[in-house]
Amino acid sequence: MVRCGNAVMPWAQAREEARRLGEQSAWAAGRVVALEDALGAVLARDLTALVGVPAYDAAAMDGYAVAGSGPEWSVMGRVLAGASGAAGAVARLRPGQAVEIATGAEVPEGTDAVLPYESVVGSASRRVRGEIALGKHVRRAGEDTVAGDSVLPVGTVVTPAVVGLAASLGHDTLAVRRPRVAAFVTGDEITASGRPGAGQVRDAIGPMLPGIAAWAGAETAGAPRFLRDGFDAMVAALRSAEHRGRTVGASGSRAARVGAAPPAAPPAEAPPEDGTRVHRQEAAGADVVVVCGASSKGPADHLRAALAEVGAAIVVDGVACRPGHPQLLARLGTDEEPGPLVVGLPGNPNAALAAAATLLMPALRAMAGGPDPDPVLPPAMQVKGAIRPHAHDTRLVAVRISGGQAEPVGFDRPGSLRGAALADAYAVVPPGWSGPYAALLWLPR
Ligand SMILES: Nc1nc2c(c(=O)[nH]1)N[C@H]1C(S)=C(S)[C@@H](COP(=O)(O)OP(=O)(O)OC[C@H]3O[C@@H](n4cnc5c(N)ncnc54)[C@H](O)[C@@H]3O)O[C@H]1N2
Ligand code: MOO
Repeated sequence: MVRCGNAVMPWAQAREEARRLGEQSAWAAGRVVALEDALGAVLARDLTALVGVPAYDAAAMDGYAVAGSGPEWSVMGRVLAGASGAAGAVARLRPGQAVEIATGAEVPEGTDAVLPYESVVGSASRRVRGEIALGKHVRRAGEDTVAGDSVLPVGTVVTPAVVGLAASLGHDTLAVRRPRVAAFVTGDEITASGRPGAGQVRDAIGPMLPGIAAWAGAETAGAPRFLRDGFDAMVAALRSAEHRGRTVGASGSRAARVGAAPPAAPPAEAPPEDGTRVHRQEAAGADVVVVCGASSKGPADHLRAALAEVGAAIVVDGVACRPGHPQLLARLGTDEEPGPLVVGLPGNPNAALAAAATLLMPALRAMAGGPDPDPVLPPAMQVKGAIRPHAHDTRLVAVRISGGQAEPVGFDRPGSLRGAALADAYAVVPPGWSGPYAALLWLPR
């Protein structure tokens, strides 16, 4: 990528651009997911009660459901929670009557209070005595929540309590913001598995993407698609990803889109309705398309030309950072019908990770609607040892945090993930930096 230092975008500005574009594109990142998959995401729409809480008039204590003010009642039977309910045993109490009842069980019609066992002052065969306050220890249907109530607003972070609440309100799924990432891995030399043969290189970027996506509140849809080098293959791949607004049926782990303003374009193929996990990545319907490699200016690097061919808007074209400077950010589609974002990651794996931290993660996190998990903090961490800054570019240096200091781990050339695998964070070293304090960018865990 032949660019002079000041033609590319400064690193911090590139991160901001990515966040801004992610926020703009967030409308379509809503999906319906199984309750257990929603944790940590934010609600894409208000949570409403499908049932009231309590759903029926229920005993709040173990004891006797009683009708009338007493102080003595005839015991007509026994009702346990989950049994056939009050209707099965004694549908209706008349004044002076009672049923023995378990906490949570539906009380018979006519119940005025529950007399807890501890408040029973005397009992003979099929009779109980005690003092009650009318209405006491009966949870009335809907007294907490009425069916149809809106209980949590859009944007709420899904915590364990939110998951539990949703379950108690009758939901099996939740609409959350969960951007989906599809990936194209380019390069004739790239192999997907096993030991690479002569002249081959094992894909090291595709396997990082699910973890990177999850760290940013997103998901990948199965394995990446491998592309042969070539302009036509790249154009065809981008075209297959152009349409974003597909809605699929909610079933199992399959997420259904719940965007507010989906573009009109129909999907090219019908989604499977069998509820199985999608193993092959489907670029159509993705919110972000990651292209690995082909970002530079070599004879096989067709990404920019292909983006121009499909009419994409390139927002960031090169970033003043090392490693990772040929990275780019673009948007497919048009202003009227916006398509997915495209993030071009350099082929060198550590450059790809640095670029993901620069453009991909901020964009995904903004789409996901949560706080930036990785805000660029003020330069607060002291760097142990010497780091040489770059003259024009921000350096991202793999560091381990120990003893309150950031210690470079080495092995962090563009082609090597060994340093990043040993590290906790990248130290952000701006051009001309003289130390000793640096900001940190946490690596996905
Ligand atoms: N004339 C110039 N050449 C290069 C420049 C430049 O500014 N001018 N920049 C260099 C930098 S920096 C990087 S980074 C790379 C980026 O290259 P590409 O994104 O075009 O990627 P490739 O050329 O396809 O591959 C580069 C390198 O990475 C290996 N690779 C590719 N994909 C993967 C993968 N999925 N997993 C593991 N390794 C991968 C590939 O085999 C190459 O060794 O450009 C420089 N050149
Ligand atoms: O993006 Mo390249 O170093 O910066 O390998």
